[in-house]
Amino acid sequence: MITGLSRPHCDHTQAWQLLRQHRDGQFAGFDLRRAFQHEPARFETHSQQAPHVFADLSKNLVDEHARSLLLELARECMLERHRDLMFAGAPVNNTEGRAVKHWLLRVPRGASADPDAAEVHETLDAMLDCAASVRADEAITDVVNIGIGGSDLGPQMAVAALEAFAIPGKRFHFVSNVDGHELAAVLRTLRPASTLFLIASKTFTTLETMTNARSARAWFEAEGGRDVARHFVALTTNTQAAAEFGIRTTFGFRDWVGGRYSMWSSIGLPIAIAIGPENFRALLAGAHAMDRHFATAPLAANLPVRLGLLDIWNRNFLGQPSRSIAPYHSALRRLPAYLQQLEMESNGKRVDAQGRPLSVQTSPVLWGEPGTNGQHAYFQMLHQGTDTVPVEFIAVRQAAHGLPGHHAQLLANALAQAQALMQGRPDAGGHRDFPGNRPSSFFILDRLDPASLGAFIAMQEHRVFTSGSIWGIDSFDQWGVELGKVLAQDIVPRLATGEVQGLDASTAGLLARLR
Ligand SMILES: O=P(O)(O)OC[C@H]1O[C@](O)(CO)[C@@H](O)[C@@H]1O
Repeated sequence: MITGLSRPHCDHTQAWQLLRQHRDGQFAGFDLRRAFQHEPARFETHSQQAPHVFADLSKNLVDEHARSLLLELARECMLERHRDLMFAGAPVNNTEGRAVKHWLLRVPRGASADPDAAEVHETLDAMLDCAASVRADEAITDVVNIGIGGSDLGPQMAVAALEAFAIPGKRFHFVSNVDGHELAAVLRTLRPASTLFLIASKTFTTLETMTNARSARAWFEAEGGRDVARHFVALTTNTQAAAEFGIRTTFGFRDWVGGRYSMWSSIGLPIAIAIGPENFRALLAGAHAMDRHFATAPLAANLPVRLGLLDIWNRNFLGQPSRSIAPYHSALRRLPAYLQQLEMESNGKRVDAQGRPLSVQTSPVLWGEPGTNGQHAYFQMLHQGTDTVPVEFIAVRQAAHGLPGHHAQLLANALAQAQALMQGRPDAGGHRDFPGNRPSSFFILDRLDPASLGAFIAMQEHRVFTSGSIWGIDSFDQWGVELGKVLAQDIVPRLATGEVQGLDASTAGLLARLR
């Protein structure tokens, strides 16, 4: 039950049964090559233009009938009602009793009656003023973001993606791991007087971040740094803990922003410093345009909905365990890691929102690397391996560089890989045989700019909402990360003392070798 909304388990619906029957009946033996021959308008019917993003889904192993049954499934599972509850500020994150309002961070000033809208804009203005003054401060050459998970992956992904818009003369570093090698390597390149540390943590309690923040402050003071208050800024919901740490400048946000949905909040400060206030607002505007599309477009022409339903089909009816992300743009190098957290932390659940076991499979494994690099590493498996893995190609029409020849090669490779996966190539010799009929989706952005990146990421968020909603899970909690954290705290003192009592034989044996 979500705030009075009682929804059926997806596999108890009539649409689910019909989808099964269809898969085992008329759909069995589906072949993409034949589908294109028989459906002259397949490209048009299976593609969708949404704000800033064009998606061709026609090379997926899906037919019109499955598509209409999936839409029926969405209706039976009350997807629209659930979506509307999120946009109405209802506590759809029911296991934590929280609203889910990252979309509010992108609503233009004056366009929302939500009670938190005014505060959102106050914080945004203050955060962007700070970004502007750091940009203008030539003494600051290095910005170090210390955060992990959602307090790292979004800003890191976006700063890389928008490197063509980044202010010259400043370097951006992202330190996330508690592994001191990472922080030490960054600190070696810095001077306290020219460094700004951003301590990014929704909770301001995360072990990795607090350990790194304390070490950064100790280094700052030991190296003769003066004025911690000027060189450390906190981005957090826990303003009290930030003050106790000795930080005077804090940009807050509310607990209705999930960590993996937080790059639009003050957690986005490194992005705003890199690309400037105006571009940051364009990022928000692009995401807002996608929010409106998701909130208002009919299900059949709603890109995040179409993607989420295709994910259900691939996972639950075709049994595909993973999805490969292939951004054909080196600036999108952190996108696979970002999407991993978004999808797998949101939908990697085995019980429904009420804690009852699910009898369907949920989040696929996401993985990938920028093209064309992946082609020379694991694409062999995609073309000729035993598993079917849907690949998501992301191509950008206009390059941000002027080197002749490169971009045409890049785009040609993206198109050719999708083509090769689908077409295959028969060969009597066996080893050279490409079976083809392998699925892919193809996304096109006109330019990799703040607005299109914002729209593309918001599309991914809402797609995850869609599949999570059909599965009936709470996509906004992450209880699965807790146990390991607790056990690590039990092990830390044992590494010093060697005490192994109460440990299993494997952990005890490994601990003895690691001391
Ligand atoms: O921003 P925080 O509170 O430091 O949390 C960092 C990350 O840790 C997690 O809670 C998982 O451990 C993520 O959900 C979150 O993005």
